[in-house]
Amino acid sequence: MGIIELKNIVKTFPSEKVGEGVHAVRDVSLTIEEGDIFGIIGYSGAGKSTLVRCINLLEKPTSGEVIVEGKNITAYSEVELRAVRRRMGMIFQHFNLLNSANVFENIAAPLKNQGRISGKEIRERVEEMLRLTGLEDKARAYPSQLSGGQKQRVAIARALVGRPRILLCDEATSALDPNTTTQIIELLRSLQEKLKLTVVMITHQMEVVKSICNKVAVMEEGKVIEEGSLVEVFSEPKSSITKEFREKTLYRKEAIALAEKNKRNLYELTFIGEKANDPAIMDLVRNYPVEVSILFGNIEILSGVPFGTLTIDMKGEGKDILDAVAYLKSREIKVEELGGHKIEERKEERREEDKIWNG
Ligand SMILES: Nc1ncnc2c1ncn2[C@@H]1O[C@H](COP(=O)(O)OP(=O)(O)OP(=O)(O)O)[C@@H](O)[C@H]1O
Repeated sequence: MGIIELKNIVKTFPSEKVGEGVHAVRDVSLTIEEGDIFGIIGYSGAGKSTLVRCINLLEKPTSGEVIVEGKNITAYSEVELRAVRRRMGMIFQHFNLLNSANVFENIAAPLKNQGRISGKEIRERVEEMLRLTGLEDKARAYPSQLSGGQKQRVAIARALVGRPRILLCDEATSALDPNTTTQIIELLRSLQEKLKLTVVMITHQMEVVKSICNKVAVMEEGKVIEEGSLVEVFSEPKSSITKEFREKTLYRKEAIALAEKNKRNLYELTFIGEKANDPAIMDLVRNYPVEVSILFGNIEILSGVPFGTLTIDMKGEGKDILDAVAYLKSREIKVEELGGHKIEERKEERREEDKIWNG
């Protein structure tokens, strides 16, 4: 059982313009396991924020169940929910800090609101959070004196000072520049490890998902349309947002255009895990009468798993190229044609060649 289970969540907002209302979330079921850094990605308006706000019941689902740490919290009263929310910190795109309070006071606020915690303990816990988020020298500063990255650090410290088990992040890096985004991601990753957190991250930034998440769900029009480990989703992208990630390299686009123009045989090979270190191309040219030029290669580590792509140009007889592709597939390498001379045409050629060879 996951630490968070969403079962058939539907959220419809009443609307004067749209008679039946706005269907923000349509029948979403997800299981988030303890220790996951779970990314929920999608374009603006896909329903991500609404879905994450259903996890801590800031938004009440129209129907469906929210189960957190084994308890069905869907019908909890506000008082009961307050206790649950203490176990779930949340951070936002625009930080939501109290401008009239300094950093120390901002971080201390949730503990003060709880009551029953001594001044000494509050001080110790806030100091611990200041240290963990690298803000020791900013305790007396006010939000207006901080950069965006520092403000988000304060928000993270405030979200975690109550020692929750779950951290919900709603576009936490969307208002930050790329360098600061990297630093905040690094901080979240180290805090997740040190504090044994489960993190749910909503974002429209693929780079964020790629650099920190171990699992990902893709949302479109209120539905989850793809879900799985990072490697599963990126090795066989289905939705436009995950395909975009694969198309992003400018070089690849140019290579496709060139292949189409010149009817060349370009193939993109994807190597996952140990296969990334396989000498498959060497074996290919040794065993098949094809010429291979490597046009582009890239290797990344996605949640600890090597994920390599190689764009190659293959020259040779139609039959030999088909055999070479079959060979690569037999080595558990994913092979995708990038425009140009299509497999179907090659099959036709092969039939013609077979006729010639076999009479
Ligand atoms: N309180 C609300 N009242 C009415 N409609 C809402 C409300 N909140 C969200 N919506 C609508 O629900 C849909 C999903 O919005 P949501 O904010 O969840 O999407 P999102 O994927 O998080 O996008 P964004 O990143 O732009 O916030 C949108 O059509 C939005 O206009």
